Amino acid sequence: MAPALRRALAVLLFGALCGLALWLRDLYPGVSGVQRDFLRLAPFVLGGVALAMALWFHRGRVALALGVLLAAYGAFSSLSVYGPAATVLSSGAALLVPINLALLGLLPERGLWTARGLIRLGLLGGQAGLLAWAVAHPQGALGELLQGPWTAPGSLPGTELAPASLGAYALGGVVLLGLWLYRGSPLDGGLLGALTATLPPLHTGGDGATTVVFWGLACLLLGVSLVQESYRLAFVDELTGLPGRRALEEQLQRMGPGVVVAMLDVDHFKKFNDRYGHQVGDQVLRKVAGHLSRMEGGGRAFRYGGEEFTVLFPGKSLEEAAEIMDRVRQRIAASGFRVRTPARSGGKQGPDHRGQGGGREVKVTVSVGLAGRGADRAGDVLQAADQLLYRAKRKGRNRVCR
Ligand SMILES: Nc1nc2c(ncn2[C@@H]2O[C@H](COP(=O)(O)OP(=O)(O)OP(=O)(O)O)[C@@H](O)[C@H]2O)c(=O)[nH]1
Repeated sequence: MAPALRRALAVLLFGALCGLALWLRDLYPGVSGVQRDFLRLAPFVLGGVALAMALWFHRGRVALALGVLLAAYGAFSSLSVYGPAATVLSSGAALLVPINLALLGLLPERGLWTARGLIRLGLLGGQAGLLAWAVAHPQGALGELLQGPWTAPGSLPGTELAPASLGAYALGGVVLLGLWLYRGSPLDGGLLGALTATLPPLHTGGDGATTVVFWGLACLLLGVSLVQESYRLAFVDELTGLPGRRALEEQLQRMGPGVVVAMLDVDHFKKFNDRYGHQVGDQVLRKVAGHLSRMEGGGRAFRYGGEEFTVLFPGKSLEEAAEIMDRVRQRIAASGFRVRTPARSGGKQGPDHRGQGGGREVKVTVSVGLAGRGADRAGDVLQAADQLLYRAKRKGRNRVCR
């Protein structure tokens, strides 16, 4: 699925879940007291399940984000009496939630039970401790600060959000939106969705129904993004962004032996790697993958492994697929590849030729084996295409053999 379409679907899903949340919020006043007590637990249950999943999948950032959400929900749902302590608690939580969610979006994944993960956990625990101290001493310096006109709710017309919290939400929203658009990771989308979902209860001043429903939605969104991320890790190749081998095998099972299959291999890739370094080799793979993902004629490209790619052509004849693949081959050979200078490519060069080739235009070519129809099993078509690929190599490379 194209990234733009995936993002559009995610926005639609988010809109539908917000609509559902509003509908549930309107039902809330009609439920009995016992049912309400039960519903108040829903965000803890949803967040707890998502937290267990995050720990199971070693997603430290999501685990910490869920910890932030659950602690903040605990704080907001415990606010029953108004007074200085309640103001300090809600002002502090309304500032810390957007700041921490944005920071967790920016930080690289390091797990939770690692030195860095534990440092992050410690810093969040420290924030919670500081806020608890300010709540216990609302007349202290921090308590007074959190009750000031910039931080306390109710100082802006039309909203219960304080100016500082509004600013933190705007900044956090821009950061997470930028990350989501740039990286396209479901976890960035989940953090952005969670941040957005926590806005309505803060804006309305946290009536019971809005608090329960939207904090529950925030936890749910992080849980869904975890499932999506796990799917992506299993099926999408990290380096090239193309679907990986597991996705190819599933597609082949579904399509059966009638499908035309192309196996493509970058020529002399080892020499290229040895000469310019592994990082430049990776750039070459990304470039070839870029050509394959923009391919006309309905060809679906996969990274088979290493420097090999597979393209499936459902519904195409061998002749049609051969024409398409030959055009792709020519485009790759004609486009050339500019080896970036060591500074731009990160400076990690091949062991024997450090720094060679900076800014130089080099030629990248590919060989292709193409087979289809006539085999008994889809796996046989793949094998036949692989043999034809080696024929293309033997015949001198930079060609399509079928
Ligand atoms: N940079 C980079 N190199 C990789 C990756 N996966 C495999 N390789 C390298 O790809 C090279 C494959 O080399 P060979 O299979 O010998 O083939 P070749 O040099 O492409 O030569 P021909 O196929 O005969 O044209 C090896 O050096 C691997 O280390 C990767 O993800 N990134």
